[in-house]
Amino acid sequence: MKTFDALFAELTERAATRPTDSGTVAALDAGVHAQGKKLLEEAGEVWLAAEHEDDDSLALEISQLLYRAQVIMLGRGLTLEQVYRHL
Ligand SMILES: N=c1c2ncn([C@@H]3O[C@H](COP(=O)(O)OP(=O)(O)OP(=O)(O)O)[C@@H](O)[C@H]3O)c2ncn1[C@@H]1O[C@H](COP(=O)(O)O)[C@@H](O)[C@H]1O
Repeated sequence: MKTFDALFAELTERAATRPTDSGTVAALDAGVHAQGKKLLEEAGEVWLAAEHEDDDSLALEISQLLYRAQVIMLGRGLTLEQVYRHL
């Protein structure tokens, strides 16, 4: 099962090697404004799923929110350690 750290390593590799079929590369190239809109969209979907949907649907939306947060981190060049030290 993929963890938050493993996904971050995978996305870091995508950003470095820039495969043409990578949605992450496209999201990074789209810039912080587009990345932020996606993050907010996913946050809203998490809220709605928490109110109205089943556990698996909620888990899916949360996974997408975590992915979008990682895209923002990568776009800014943040490391996991910079975030984790605030936990
Ligand atoms: N975990 C994710 C992930 N979560 C969400 N998403 C993206 O977010 C989309 C879902 O968001 P929405 O609900 O907004 O759906 P949508 O509006 O139809 O999507 P888009 O039009 O924005 O593509 C998915 O279609 C993906 O594009 C993700 N894209 C990639 N990953 C993982 O990231 C890794 C690298 O992916 P690539 O960069 O694409 O190779 C792989 O392991 C993937 O599993």
